[in-house]
Amino acid sequence: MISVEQAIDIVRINTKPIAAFELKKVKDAYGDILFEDVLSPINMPPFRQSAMDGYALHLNGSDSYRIIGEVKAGDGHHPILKPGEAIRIFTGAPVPDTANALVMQEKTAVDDTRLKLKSEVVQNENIRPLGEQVLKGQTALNKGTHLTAAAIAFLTSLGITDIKVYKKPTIAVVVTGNELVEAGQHLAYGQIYESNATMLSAALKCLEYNNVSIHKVSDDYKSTLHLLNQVISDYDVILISGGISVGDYDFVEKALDEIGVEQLFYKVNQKPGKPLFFGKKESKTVFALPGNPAAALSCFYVYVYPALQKMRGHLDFSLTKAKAISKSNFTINVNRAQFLKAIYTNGEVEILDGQNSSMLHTFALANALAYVPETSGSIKINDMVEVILFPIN
Ligand SMILES: Nc1nc2c(c(=O)[nH]1)N[C@H]1C(S)=C(S)[C@@H](COP(=O)(O)OP(=O)(O)OC[C@H]3O[C@@H](n4cnc5c(N)ncnc54)[C@H](O)[C@@H]3O)O[C@H]1N2
Ligand code: MOO
Repeated sequence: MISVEQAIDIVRINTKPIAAFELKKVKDAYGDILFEDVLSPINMPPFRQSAMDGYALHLNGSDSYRIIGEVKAGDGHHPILKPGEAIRIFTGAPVPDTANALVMQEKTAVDDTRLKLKSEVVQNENIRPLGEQVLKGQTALNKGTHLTAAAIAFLTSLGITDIKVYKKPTIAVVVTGNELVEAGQHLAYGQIYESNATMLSAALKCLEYNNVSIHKVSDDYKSTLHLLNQVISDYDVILISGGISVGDYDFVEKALDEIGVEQLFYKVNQKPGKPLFFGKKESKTVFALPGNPAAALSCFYVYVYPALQKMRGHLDFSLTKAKAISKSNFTINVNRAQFLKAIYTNGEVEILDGQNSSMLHTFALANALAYVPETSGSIKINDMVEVILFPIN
């Protein structure tokens, strides 16, 4: 059985950004990823710009200047200042080329057209140089940039309206199990409410996948084979839940093999999530997650999330980790790496009671997984522990 570290490496090596783009309006591209470098069509700022309300000066070494005019934001005129002359100017206004300093009004005294400096003025201070942020033709944002509110605003400030962004991979979720009943329906003895499809769709919604296709299949080989064949031909990424262990009614591995999905790993030395499967068929990526809900979500965070982020073109697809001091004792008596549902606050971590791989309750209270490698033993209060912060909430 491979280790967690090997499994993470195998996922990373076998996923790559999707080679397809779509054209988007910048204003509609929040959360998307740039498919190519974007060059600036203008200098930003497009002119030397005042950063203060005050006076622009043509320095002459003295503290006294003659005020010859005014420029406010939006003005298009361009007064010429001789040494010893000043103009009234306002924040955002274009600074004439002949002005080489700008003083804020609080540091001046004015008597009619005469300006007196109350303190020393440094050359070019309070003047934003032409193209200070980016010059025309330079790269404004690199391929792989995540389009946050700031990135969208920056592109818009350059006058850019249309961009190429990575297409998102299409995703199908398949849940398996005879026992599964939809919430809201009557629960007969032996049945449970289906929650993994809802959980994975919610997690995917956080990653802006709003059109995930959900499928359900009973524990029957032929139906499993048929459905998996269909979704593998129709979608880029297939997330399967359940039916991946070794029971007589676990058909997922056999069906994937029959369909020709190359098994890149099956079973990881971890708790929860031991029977995790990862495979590929040409460009299609398949994760078979354990049916136990907390195991499925743990595997989603640790393996599926980074893979999806990488496929979507994100440059940084790693998980956010921190070191924390344990506030709990926790006995580990199996030789498997552990992902423990935990609450991380300000450098400390509380490992929750109830780590069973079916326990969504504990997961719902947690905000992190404490990671204990397979070589470490039990955890004692004040031990330093690595935590993985939930990438989405
Ligand atoms: N003999 C062995 N038995 C098991 C092993 C093993 O190594 N040898 N591994 C155990 C581990 S660890 C796990 S994890 C589970 C994984 O089993 P499956 O992935 O085949 O999942 P199922 O058996 O289908 O379901 C497990 C559990 O989860 C519930 N479930 C399934 N799907 C859903 C859903 N969509 N929503 C809510 N709950 C779901 C299901 O009812 C079961 O209770 O195997 C162990 N067995
Ligand atoms: O690998 Mo399982 O998730 O421990 O029950």
